[in-house]
Amino acid sequence: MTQPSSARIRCVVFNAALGPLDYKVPAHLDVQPGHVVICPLGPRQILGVVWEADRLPEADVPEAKLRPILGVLPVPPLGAPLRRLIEWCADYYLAPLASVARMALSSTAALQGGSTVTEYRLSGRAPESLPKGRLTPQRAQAMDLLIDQQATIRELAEIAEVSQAVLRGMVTAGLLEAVTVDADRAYPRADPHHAQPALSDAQGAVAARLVAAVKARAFQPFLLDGVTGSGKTETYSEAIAAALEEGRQVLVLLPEIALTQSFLSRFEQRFGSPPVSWHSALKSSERRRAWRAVAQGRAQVVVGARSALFLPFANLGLIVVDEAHEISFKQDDGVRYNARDVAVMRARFEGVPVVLASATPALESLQMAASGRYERLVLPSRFGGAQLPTIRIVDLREDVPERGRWLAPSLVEGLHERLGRGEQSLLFLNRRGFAPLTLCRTCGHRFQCPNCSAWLVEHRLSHRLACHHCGHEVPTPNTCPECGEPDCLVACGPGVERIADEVAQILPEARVALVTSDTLTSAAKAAQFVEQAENKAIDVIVGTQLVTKGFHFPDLTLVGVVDADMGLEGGDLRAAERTYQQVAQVAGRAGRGEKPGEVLIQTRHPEAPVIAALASGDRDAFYEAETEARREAHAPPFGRWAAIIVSSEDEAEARDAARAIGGCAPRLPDVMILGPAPAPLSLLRGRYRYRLLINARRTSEVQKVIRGWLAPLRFPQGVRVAVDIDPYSFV
Ligand SMILES: Nc1ncnc2c1ncn2[C@@H]1O[C@H](COP(=O)(O)OP(=O)(O)OP(=O)(O)O)[C@@H](O)[C@H]1O
Ligand SMILES: [Zn+2]
Repeated sequence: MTQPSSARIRCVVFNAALGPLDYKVPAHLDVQPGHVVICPLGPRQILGVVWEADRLPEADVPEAKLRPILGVLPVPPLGAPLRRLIEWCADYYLAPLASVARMALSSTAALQGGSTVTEYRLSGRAPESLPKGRLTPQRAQAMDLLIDQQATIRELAEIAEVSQAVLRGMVTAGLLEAVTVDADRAYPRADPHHAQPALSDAQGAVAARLVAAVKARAFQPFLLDGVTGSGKTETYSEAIAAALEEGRQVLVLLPEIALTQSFLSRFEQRFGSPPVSWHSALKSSERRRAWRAVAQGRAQVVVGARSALFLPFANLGLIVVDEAHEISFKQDDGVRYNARDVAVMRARFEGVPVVLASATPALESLQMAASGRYERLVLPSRFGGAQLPTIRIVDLREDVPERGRWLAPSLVEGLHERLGRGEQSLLFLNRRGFAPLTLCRTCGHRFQCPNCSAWLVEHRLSHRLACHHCGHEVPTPNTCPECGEPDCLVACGPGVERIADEVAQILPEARVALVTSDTLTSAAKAAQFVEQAENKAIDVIVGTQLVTKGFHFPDLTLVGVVDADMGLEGGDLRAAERTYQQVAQVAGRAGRGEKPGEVLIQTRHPEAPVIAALASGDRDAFYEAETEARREAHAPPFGRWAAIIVSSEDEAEARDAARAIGGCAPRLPDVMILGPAPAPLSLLRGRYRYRLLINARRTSEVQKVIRGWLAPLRFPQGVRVAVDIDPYSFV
């Protein structure tokens, strides 16, 4: 008998340079779209996902030349809604289908089948008991750094900062022991009724609407627009409870791992057990366990970073995007997508509601609500009668800080008062390190990154100068590398470390906590900070944007914004909006308990519209003015932006490629093309960068235009051309 023609399948294989490939299915295998299969490719093997053939371009290989697939991996097939999402992302963000599909198969361990994983930990045997007795320095270091750790050899090697070979040697020597872990052990069940709070009337009304949408099992986007401290979490938790009761899964996206910790404990209080978390710092066994539990429908609620959007949920019933305005939902390398927008698309393909929660929604989201495409739900006041804080502008031109200091006398007085009353204060400055620029007093030499067009930032705690773009670091020198003069380096401008120093001088008795991504480096440290702040073991918090959102400390009554003008400098499209959001969010940390809060905003431009709007609390007026400005500029959401970034290690090569692209730019009435020009960050990680900006009318098919424009062009090997649709970063 001849094989039926259905035995021919089309696969998206995991090589971004290859298009879809056709294979045949051996008679003993049953293969459906979504199955992950092993495909032969020349002498090698490659993974692929089986796709509906008619949705992909033809691969015209004659039947007789087809090679059979080698096997089907023991995981459930990727569902049709996820396949449609992958197609949509590839199409919208101009990314190879293979690159997007790969994001859905983000745990290689999960694909392997088998039910156990081998991990290693210190065996507890003392090295002296071993035949050879003494430890090499590397083994000694591993013995130190691996206390209380258990993971694969590869992960332990990273933690211990030694090679895998060293650790394998330690296994043989009996210093490390193998532990067999059940890879699919169940997660504790969440109980929708565990500790259901009594909701306020406003919360109740919003929750009822969300619960109804969950039960309706249909696509419905919501904008949950509630002031800081209004209890958005409590409210959408009712929708989560409803989904759990219906036996369906929930995905909650958070913008930062640092926020996850406090979310996990709140969730546990509400539902009796923690949700499943998903982020880049998970161990491979944890990833595997989570991925499989999601795919098999056993994971009830997943809280994660943006990559969780591509998990293969078996039975999704609800998506929540908390702090939905956050720009960290935008991914700026690899597949450049916006997780907020992709979340809405996933909900659409899955046919479920999606909740975008924020106290300071993005203008794009407000506009979607205004046009009726999103349903807007409002929580207008804080929970439990707490008042929004009063806001005062500190004009730095009149209320001048002492020489060499950054805090104005009125803010200093506020800090004194709070400390006297046993209340907490928070100082916000969105700049890590001690000082953003270091120069030599004698010769004027400025410390610059060798790989990037950026200054090195001094980190005094770690005695280093660091580039915040590429991670390049050098120990802070004692002498100027240019003129050789000793002790001549001057720190210019403030970072949070410098503000913390200043607080220590002003209030020597205060307990100061520095909160940045340099200090909250792990979930444990984040948890420790939250605990200390809650137990009032901290008087003054000095932090970057990491402390602006999510935290709830009832005794925090003063917030000082050290430099409200910083975000407005160099102003891109969203500078004013971003400043508004950051300041409003950090202001929202004040007075969340019974005691009223006060916010002092330091500025040199009290007349700037965004500062005036913050002072008067007139959010609507601010958004209206911004909306009009965007409309005039044909900026999102009224027009579209896209960027083409051309880079190479060779400057001339990058420039020539950018010019070649510019030279064949399409001329269309509804598309305007700017550039090419050197990017503001013209050197990044050793690559020279040029960019073109595309501003298009809402109605134009900008992706199609760019695709047609770039497709015929060929560039030298070293040139990279990246397209950023709806860019957030203009550097
Ligand atoms: N119905 C309720 N019953 C008891 N406590 C509540 C209720 N609603 C809110 N709260 C409490 O009020 C505080 C503020 O709520 P929550 O943190 O959810 O606000 P939010 O809207 O997410 O604020 P933000 O946007 O500032 O993060 C929390 O401590 C929360 O536990
Ligand atoms: Zn750099």
